[in-house]
Amino acid sequence: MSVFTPLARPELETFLAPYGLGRLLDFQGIAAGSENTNFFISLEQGEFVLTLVERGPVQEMPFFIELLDVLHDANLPVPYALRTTDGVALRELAGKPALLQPRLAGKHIKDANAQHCAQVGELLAHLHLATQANMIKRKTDRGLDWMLEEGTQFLSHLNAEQSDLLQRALEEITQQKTKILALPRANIHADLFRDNAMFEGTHLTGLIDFYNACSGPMLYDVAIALNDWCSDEQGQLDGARARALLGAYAALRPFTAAEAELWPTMLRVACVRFWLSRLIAAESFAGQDVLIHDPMEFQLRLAQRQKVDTPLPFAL
Ligand SMILES: Nc1ncnc2c1ncn2[C@@H]1O[C@H](COP(=O)(O)OP(=O)(O)O)[C@@H](O)[C@H]1O
Ligand SMILES: N[C@@H](CCOP(=O)(O)O)C(=O)O
Repeated sequence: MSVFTPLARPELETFLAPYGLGRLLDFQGIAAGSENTNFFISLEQGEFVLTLVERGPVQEMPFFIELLDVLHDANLPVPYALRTTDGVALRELAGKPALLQPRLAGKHIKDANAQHCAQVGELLAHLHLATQANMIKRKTDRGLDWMLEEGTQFLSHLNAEQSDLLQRALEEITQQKTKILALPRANIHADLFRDNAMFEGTHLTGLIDFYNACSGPMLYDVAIALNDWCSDEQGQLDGARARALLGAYAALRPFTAAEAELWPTMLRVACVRFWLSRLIAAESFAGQDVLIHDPMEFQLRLAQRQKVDTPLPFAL
């Protein structure tokens, strides 16, 4: 399980007191998640999630706090950093940056249908529209240059079939990089997988885990989401789910001609991003008690995306 930093009740009580939310009733480490330590926290005044930031861009916490405030103010269903009675959002616990957020209702779904996908498309468009005009700049640490650098290094760790597939994708990224970076931008979630959305039945109750969020091409966010929400076991896109997600998104933010042209490329780029991060995690955390996602899933998806039969809904 991924509780990297266990906590004892007395230190938690001391940490939670300045929020003025009543006594600590219960707390529980959350096994899901692979980056940070999370706890469900029951206080007299409600249910919360405590996050201790373990890895990644710790110095950029103010960006995440500001972005979630913007999205919360736009009435989007996202967690956000609660303030202590003195107005402090970012705190420290056990030597780690720590945030307390409201706990969103619902649970993750494994088997998505077209109705789930339509809601994901709709919420993703709202997220982009809420930030497009006043985007908060943050360069991702897993962008195209990272893919080219890490991917090139990883080629020698792969078998012939895998390295051909990756090599071809890296060449495409090199060729299309300028065009990709010129696509319309906003703040993007950049990790909208099924395990980062909460549902009650078919109602989407919220998005979590914004620690990959950045400024970037909106189409990249759509491709990341679609690759997870609309793929079958063999990595193939399910047409009905894909059309539902894309149609709901485009109804709020129509795609541009440049986005339609780069769509198949973007689906492949989004596969490379997660294939590589999973390969790296599998090597770095081998044998440790950390949740590791299967890299093969993205190898299959990338292989299937060599041909894309679901075009972007785009009207001239
Ligand atoms: N605000 C929240 N409301 C409800 N559940 C949450 C919230 N934040 C995290 N969780 C739960 O904690 C789990 C791990 O959180 P996540 O942010 O995905 O961790 P990680 O950054 O380590 O991948 C989620 O799968 C979800 O069940
Ligand atoms: N959703 C991702 C995990 C998060 O990506 P990371 O780069 O922050 O580790 C996946 O399923 O691989």
